[in-house]
Amino acid sequence: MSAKIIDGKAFAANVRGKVADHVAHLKEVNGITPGLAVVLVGEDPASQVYVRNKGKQTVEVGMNSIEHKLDASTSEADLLALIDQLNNDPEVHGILCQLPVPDHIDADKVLAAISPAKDVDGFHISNVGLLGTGQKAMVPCTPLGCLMMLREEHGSLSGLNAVVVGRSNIVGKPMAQLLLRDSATVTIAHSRTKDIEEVCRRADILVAAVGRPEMITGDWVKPGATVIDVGINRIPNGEKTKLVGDVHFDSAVEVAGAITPVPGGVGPMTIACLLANTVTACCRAHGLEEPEGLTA
Ligand SMILES: Nc1nc(=O)c2c([nH]1)NC[C@@H]1CN(c3ccc(C(=O)N[C@@H](CCC(=O)O)C(=O)O)cc3)C=[N+]21
Repeated sequence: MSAKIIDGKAFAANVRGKVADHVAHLKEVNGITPGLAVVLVGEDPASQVYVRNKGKQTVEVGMNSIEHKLDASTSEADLLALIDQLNNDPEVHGILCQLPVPDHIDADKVLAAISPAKDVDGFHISNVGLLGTGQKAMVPCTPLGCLMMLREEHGSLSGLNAVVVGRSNIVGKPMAQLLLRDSATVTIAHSRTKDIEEVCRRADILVAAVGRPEMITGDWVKPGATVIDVGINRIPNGEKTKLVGDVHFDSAVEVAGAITPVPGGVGPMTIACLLANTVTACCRAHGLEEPEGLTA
């Protein structure tokens, strides 16, 4: 039996529709247009593609997109000054500084400089702490998108065995927090985990976020499990290249109950959740009711 393939593109379009509805409502009733500022330092080609997509989709849902493209040689002080300016701009409700930043800039310092209320990435330590203690936080976009798909697939996650492979600050750790908050039994597996295949085979929910192309094969998957593939890896394919996840799709699809593809799975949901977080931040900034179904 072949798994159900979770259509992240369609799911993301649905989320963007809800965001657009709420944006229209904010404009009509409150005269407010949410604004998202994206800061890109340097010319990394993959980053440029993401930033362009983000800007395009921001405008499509009716929000203002403010883009700042800075030279790779921009000093840390100049970047921090820009963030300060955006923090103090009432038209800007969300700020995202695209990672990675060049080596001469301390990413932790940059993340700490973004006002927690405008931190639509959810990377500021205040938001990390709020999430970890079960309080109202800005939640990182990729784990939020994964959670939305899992809730749709399972309804309740209560009591399910969830294994997150990968312990990054931007995906693995916040994903584990969200699953725990939904009462799953959560294991974080990583490069030092003993018998990692065996650990994965116990998972009703398997989230792969390691950044290693096709590492997780079908024999690591419990029959019927839901597999969420966060990986986006570009690998050689003959003369060209192709995108693959951290999961070996062709073998996993034969075992899983449901699985996200790459591309077309988690990636589109990440951007949709960024838009959702921007609306949420805007509503919180103005003391207005938050949109339903767009937050954790
Ligand atoms: N501060 C910060 N926040 C981020 O959220 C952030 C970041 N920095 N740096 C880079 C990564 C990467 N990222 C992606 C988002 C969407 C797709 C996406 O939509 N991918 C499509 C197509 C990919 C393609 O064709 O190249 C898909 O998976 O179907 C991919 C990657 C957000 N990131």
